[in-house]
Amino acid sequence: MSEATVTWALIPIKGSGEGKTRLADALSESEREALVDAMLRHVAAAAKGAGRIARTVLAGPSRHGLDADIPLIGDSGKGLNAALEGALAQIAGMDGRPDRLIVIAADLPRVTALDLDLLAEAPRRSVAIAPDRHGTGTNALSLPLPEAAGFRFCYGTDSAARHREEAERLGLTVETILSEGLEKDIDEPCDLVDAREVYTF
Ligand SMILES: Nc1nc2c(ncn2[C@@H]2O[C@H](COP(=O)(O)OP(=O)(O)OP(=O)(O)O)[C@@H](O)[C@H]2O)c(=O)[nH]1
Ligand SMILES: O=C(O)[C@H](O)COP(=O)(O)O
Repeated sequence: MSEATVTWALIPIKGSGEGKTRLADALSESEREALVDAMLRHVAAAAKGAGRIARTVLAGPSRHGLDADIPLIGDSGKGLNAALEGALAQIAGMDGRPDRLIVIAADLPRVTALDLDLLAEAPRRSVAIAPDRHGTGTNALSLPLPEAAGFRFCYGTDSAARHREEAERLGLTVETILSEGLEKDIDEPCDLVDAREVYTF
């Protein structure tokens, strides 16, 4: 029988009032902030509800009113990839570090605990990638530790393909996880229809 894997979730989030700028033409500033906070609460609740996730950690400049039982790792202010690299280094270096870390975008209003458990169940030497609805962006990444401690995050254009290459560079196999909850991030005004799960317009 294999040993049980300890999995943590890591949710990156921009500072209050800084997120979802591409929705500025569709929502007022206060509506945008309310949506960002509602989506973050939803994703954090899904992570807490996932049977295979032992702990949830936030990476960013502020906790957006989330419970104090979710630790906050600060952000260097140098963008998403730098923020995640810093958080990964900190987590991978901890005593009692997890065996797997799932990085989840905070803008997934339809994600479920079961979706996150699927990411947690990736085989030992495997990186699991959940692409966005276009198949090009990355909405979640499941990294084995310590094997992926040196993972270089490649958020930006074509990040799903670039994250696959990064996993291969580290000699790890790649699994693609497809589910409605993981695919539907909220980037553009046309995506807002999928946000009704957590926010009423
Ligand atoms: N800590 C941290 N999180 C970030 C940073 N940039 C993006 N994120 C988070 O990463 C996730 C994916 O980012 P995007 O989907 O591009 O969201 P966004 O940056 O709020 O959206 P736009 O402003 O419209 O580009 C969201 O949870 C963001 O809050 C950053 O510099 N630091
Ligand atoms: O690489 C990505 O997936 C983006 O940087 C973050 O995703 P977005 O398409 O949700 O902004």
